[in-house]
Amino acid sequence: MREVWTTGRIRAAEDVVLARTQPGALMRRAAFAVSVHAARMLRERSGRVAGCRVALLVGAGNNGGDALWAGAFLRRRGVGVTAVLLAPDKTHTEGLAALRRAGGRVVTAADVSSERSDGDSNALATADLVIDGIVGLAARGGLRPDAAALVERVTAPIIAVDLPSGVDPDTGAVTGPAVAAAATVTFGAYKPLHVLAPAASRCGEVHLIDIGLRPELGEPDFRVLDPGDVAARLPLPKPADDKYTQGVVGVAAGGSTYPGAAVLTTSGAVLTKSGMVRYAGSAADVVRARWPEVIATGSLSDAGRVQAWVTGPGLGTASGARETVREVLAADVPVIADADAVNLLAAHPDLWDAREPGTPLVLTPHEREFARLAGDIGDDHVAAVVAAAKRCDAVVLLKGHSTVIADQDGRVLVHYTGRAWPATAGSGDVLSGIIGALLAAGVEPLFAAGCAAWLHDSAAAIAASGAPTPASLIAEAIPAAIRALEPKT
Ligand SMILES: NC(=O)C1=CN([C@@H]2O[C@H](COP(=O)(O)OP(=O)(O)OC[C@H]3O[C@@H](n4cnc5c(N)ncnc54)[C@H](O)[C@@H]3O)[C@@H](O)[C@H]2O)[C@@H](O)CC1
Ligand SMILES: Nc1ncnc2c1ncn2[C@@H]1O[C@H](COP(=O)(O)OP(=O)(O)O)[C@@H](O)[C@H]1O
Ligand SMILES: [K+]
Repeated sequence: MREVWTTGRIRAAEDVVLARTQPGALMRRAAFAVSVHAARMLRERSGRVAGCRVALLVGAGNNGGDALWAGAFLRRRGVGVTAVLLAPDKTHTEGLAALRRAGGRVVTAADVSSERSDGDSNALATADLVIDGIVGLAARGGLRPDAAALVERVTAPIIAVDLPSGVDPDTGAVTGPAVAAAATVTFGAYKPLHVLAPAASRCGEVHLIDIGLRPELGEPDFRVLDPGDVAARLPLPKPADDKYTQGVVGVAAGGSTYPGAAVLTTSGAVLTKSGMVRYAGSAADVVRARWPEVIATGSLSDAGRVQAWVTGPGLGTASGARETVREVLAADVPVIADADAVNLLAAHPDLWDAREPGTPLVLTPHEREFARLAGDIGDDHVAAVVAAAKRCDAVVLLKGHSTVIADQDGRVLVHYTGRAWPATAGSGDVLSGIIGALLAAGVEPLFAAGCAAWLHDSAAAIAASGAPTPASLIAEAIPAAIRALEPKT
């Protein structure tokens, strides 16, 4: 499990470690790691390290200090290094001295921005690699105009120190010009921006360097599941199981207007686990035709017992749909409410009264549905989802390029992979079926949602394998996604 801390918590841990280490030791440790990754990138891209040219973009703080020290280390390996100072009067003193001692060149941003074509002003144009030390943990808002103008002139790949400058470290928001890095070297802990869209897609590959903060960090602010976490929670049939004991999934979705939603949601449930899936609704014939193994009935009252209900996709918002959501919420089993079920809950507050207190509920809005349910999402998605989960006394999964999931206790999971194949009509229906299958099997709701987001994205990547894929094929790739995890049977 990858753990993530917000910058305030990281700064507090840094203060403790700084107090017991030699002045500058932490920075040199961080900077050395940057130089190692920079050297590796140079070798990969140009087949050599000595003789390459690196430009450093140096801001006013310690992030610039890291870049300067990294430049000094690279000089020792025969790299030609030029530092471009954005704030010459406030540049990190020891870092600058170290670079000068090592034979690095130093110019100002004004030199580079002028149209001269001497060595100094060409530092960016001739660089094989650029190190972004403009701003780190202290970043607020997009890049300031002078920094943005500098970054605009860069054509070489960029390695970001701690984070790509210009993004918000705690929310991942990108509200103005920002660096897009080929790789990021970060220190002590992953920060929210490394996994939250849109900033995460500007990081490239993120390398975490241990600078001794972990013992001081305490509980993380949120977590990212890895394949092992998902594999450990997947419900696989055991020798003593039969079709009922694994948890029966009920699907109350789709209808005569959207029969496809019924099929896609059911597909997600059928393909995620063994056991049984029931369907209740007016698309019963269509569902039966696609999945003969599903026990399909026309109405909820005939559906039989289930251990979790999935409702919402393609349900519509007419009075019949409202009654379906009401009945499902009253059924005293875990419920996953997606799409129109979210819209109905937002529009008809009385529906919440139908819910059996304490019965797990997972809500899976996209941003527009979230706005109806809980108001404008704002820049801080994690805070908004945590607040909504508390208010709704539910697990809330916000869909998007980063999936943000919170439960009523404030625990948060984030899923980010940098792929966008799931952004296709009906893929959310498949996701809700996967969540339903995991809920019915007894997986804890927060992790049912988290593992489902992971499986869904992995299935989409397998189905797509480099070309767009429709939602039905995402569902069909769920077994391959499970097999790739090699869960223990
Ligand atoms: N505290 C420590 O011991 C360590 C800190 N480290 C480095 O220190 C960094 C934090 O350093 P600082 O707190 O000095 O601050 P930063 O270096 O992050 O910020 C420096 C300055 O950038 C300017 N700035 C803010 N937003 C900007 C924007 N949008 N565009 C352009 N400029 C902007 C501000 O004037 C700010 O004071 C970390 O990110 C990390 O790189 C590492 O050396 C590891 C050790
Ligand atoms: N840009 C994106 N990158 C990655 N995944 C995305 C992106 N946009 C949407 N998704 C995912 O695709 C799915 C879309 O669900 P949803 O919006 O409910 O669509 P539909 O209602 O058509 O099924 C969700 O799992 C969501 O997280
Ligand atoms: K940076």
